[in-house]
This record gives sequence, structure tokens and C-alpha cells, in this order.
Amino acid sequence: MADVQEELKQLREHLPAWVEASRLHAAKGKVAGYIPELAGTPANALGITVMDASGECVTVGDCDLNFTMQSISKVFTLLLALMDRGEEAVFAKVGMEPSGDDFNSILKLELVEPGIPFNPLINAGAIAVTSLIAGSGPAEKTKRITAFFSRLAGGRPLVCNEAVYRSEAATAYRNRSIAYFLKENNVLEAHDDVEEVLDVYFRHCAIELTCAQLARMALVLAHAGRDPLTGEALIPSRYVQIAKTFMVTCGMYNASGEFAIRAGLPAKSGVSGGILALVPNRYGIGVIGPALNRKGNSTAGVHLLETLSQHFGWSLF
Ligand SMILES: NC(=O)CC[C@H](N)C(=O)O
Repeated sequence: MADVQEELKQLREHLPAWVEASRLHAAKGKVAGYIPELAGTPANALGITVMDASGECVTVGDCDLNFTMQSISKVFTLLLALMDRGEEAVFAKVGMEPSGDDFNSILKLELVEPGIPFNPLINAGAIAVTSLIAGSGPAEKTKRITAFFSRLAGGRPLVCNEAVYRSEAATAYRNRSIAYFLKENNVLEAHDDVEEVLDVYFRHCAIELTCAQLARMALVLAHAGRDPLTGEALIPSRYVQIAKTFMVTCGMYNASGEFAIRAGLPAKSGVSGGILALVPNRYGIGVIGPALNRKGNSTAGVHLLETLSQHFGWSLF
């Protein structure tokens, strides 16, 4: 690997052309329509921020676009749940394996014993993890999640996009089915009100940010839980190790193997078209490209990350 200054120089030079080349791949994808409020997002948009440990950024494309975290939030609710409850309690409720199914699948909850979700980065697992966040009720849990995310994103308070939240909450028949099934399987416990758990889940999925804020969150993970800009230890390194491992094995859903082969970086995507990725000890990366492939990942965003990783030899493997 070249040194950081050399890589940043090359990024400044080549990234605009790489973004335009990857943008062409947006035509192969489709903006998520099952959350009605997301359907109006510009399909052709593509933006990226790469941030180094000193906070220096290379930002190209449609980075002014605010977008909701959606499934990217699952990495950070997992981290908060681990900090609140510890490993043993969390992994009593979710497994550690890729599911091999779509992110919103309910299938294995009935087929496999015990009926706990396969991992925390699919919807079923993330809903279970959300139930573990400490707090006296949904409002306090949401407040703690938002404060934690905001701190990782650099300090400016992040807010929930109310329109996206309402749109998802009003139409989430599948997630509701999953959550009630989790209750039936005792993954959600007697004291867990299913609708309250779902409400916290929809709200953290609808937290809105920019590529630069996403890159900053990724940067903390790239530095084992310490914010390199402030020196503050924000997350225990063991939990970051767990989260990064899940990002490699399950972060791009049922395309995680392919992404590991082509890019070889810990990453997490969301149905808004956002992708968080990181190069350990080097960069935090935030990408937005709303058109998705069949597996729910940004077509242009995936292409762009693969291009960068292959050019710079960033693969971990
Ligand atoms: N893949 C995703 O980003 C899924 C998140 C979305 N809020 C859902 O539960 O369906």
C-alpha cells in the first residue's frame, strides 16, 4: 500500500473520473420503493467522502445529499447494545452467521432451532438488538441511540427524518411480522412491547446524515473505537472487532461474499443507497448512490468501492 499522502493525492486526481464511471452503473439498479418516502430519491446520484485520521477529506459527487442510515444503523445499535449489555446477553438473542437469505427474510425464524435471528445485521437480528438497548422506554432508548450516533459522527446532533420514519412505520408489514414472530419465539421478552421495539427500530433507521458524517463514523471503527480527531475512546476495541467481522461476513447482506472477494473491506449498506466502509487504520468512507441491485446494495456505490479497493490494493485478504 502507498502511504496516505500519496493515496490522497491520487484520490484527488482520479476520484472524479471513477465516480462518473461508477455512476453509469446506477442505470442497472432501482431506488427502493417499499418505503414510499424513499421512492423519490434521485436514482442517478452518487457521492463519496474518504476521510483520513487527521480529518482530511476527499469528497466527490453528490455529497450534499442527506440520506437516512437505514440498515447502516444496525452496526451502531449492535455496538451500543454490546456496551449496554455485554457479549453474552447480546448473543443469547442473535447468532453470528450469515443467513444466506434476503435482509428482510422471515424464513429461518421458523425453520431453525432455536428461533433466534442468524445475525444482527439482517432485519430480524437488528430488531432483536434494538430491544436490548438500555432505557426506560422507547423515547429514552431513541435518545440514547441518537446521542451515540451523533457523537461518532463528529458531535453535531443527528436527527430522524420524520417523513421517512412515518412512511416506513405505516407500511412495515414484513418487519411487523418478523417482530411478532420474535416475540412468539421469546427473542423479544415478556417485558418487550413489540410496537415500541419497532418504533425505536424505525426511528434509528431514519436517522439522517451526509457522506462526510458517515465517513467520520467509519473512521472511528477504522481506529478500533477511538476517534482519531479527538483522541477519545468511544467504543471498546473488542466490540469494534465484532462489528467489523459482521460487516465482512454479513454487511452487504447476501452479497457479502462477493463484496469480500472484489473489495475485501468491512462495509455496511442500507436501502437508502448509503454504504459505510473502512480501510483499517487509514480511512473512513461514506458513499451514497440510491439505485439498488436485487440484493439491496447500491449498484454504483458497490462499483465505486470495488474500483478504489482494487486500485489501491486495500483488500484485507
Ligand atoms: N436494508 C435496509 O436498509 C433495511 C432497513 C429498513 N428500515 C427495513 O427495515 O426494511
